[in-house]
Amino acid sequence: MNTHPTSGTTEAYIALGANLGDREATLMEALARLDAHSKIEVLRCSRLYETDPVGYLDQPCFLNMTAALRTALGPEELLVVMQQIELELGRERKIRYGPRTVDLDLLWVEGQEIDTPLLTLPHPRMMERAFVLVPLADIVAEEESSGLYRRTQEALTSMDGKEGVRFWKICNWRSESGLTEN
Ligand SMILES: Nc1ncnc2c1ncn2[C@@H]1O[C@H](COP(=O)(O)OP(=O)(O)OP(=O)(O)O)[C@@H](O)[C@H]1O
Ligand SMILES: Nc1nc2c(c(=O)[nH]1)N=C(CO)CN2
Repeated sequence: MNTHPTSGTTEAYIALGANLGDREATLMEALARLDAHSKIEVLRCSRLYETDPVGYLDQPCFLNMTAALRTALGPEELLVVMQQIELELGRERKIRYGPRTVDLDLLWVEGQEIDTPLLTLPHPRMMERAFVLVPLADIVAEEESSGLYRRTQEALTSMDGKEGVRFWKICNWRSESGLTEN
């Protein structure tokens, strides 16, 4: 059993996507591997959504979701862990915006604005993507103080609806690990 961090930590939000193989199993495995890390705790998960592909259209539908993490890692270290998990789960980088067994994007980290070649925070495309915003709205608390809740709601309202994003099912990976459902 993992000893989860409680102090000296920050909250972070990530987006998960998959459109090859057993999409749900891969997303659940990615969450389990993040939570198994000694410096990462998965706090909350959104529902799962099936979404039409954006950017590169000739590919299968995605499953998308988001998760809130608490971590003792810095943002760059967290991104490295996420990329390692992508590799372990069979992610190959072939086509930009193309099909993938799993994609883990770092959306937002408490108190962090970064713009380097390796990492941009907040994620530069998150506010344009209904497949990110709809699941993000499931888990960002209204009382969250950084303005992320307000910006998520405003971006969703200014979009032409939530076309191409369909509720698929409740995420239940935590029922096995003993954590509570969102
Ligand atoms: N916030 C971020 N989250 C994830 N990767 C980022 C972020 N900012 C910069 N990057 C960089 O983007 C590079 C490409 O990432 P990736 O292959 O996941 O892109 P993509 O999923 O095809 O497109 P997109 O970034 O639009 O979702 C990574 O190597 C990473 O260094
Ligand atoms: N529906 C959907 N479309 C995408 C996705 C994704 O996760 N969902 N990811 C992409 C690359 O980041 C490109 N297009």
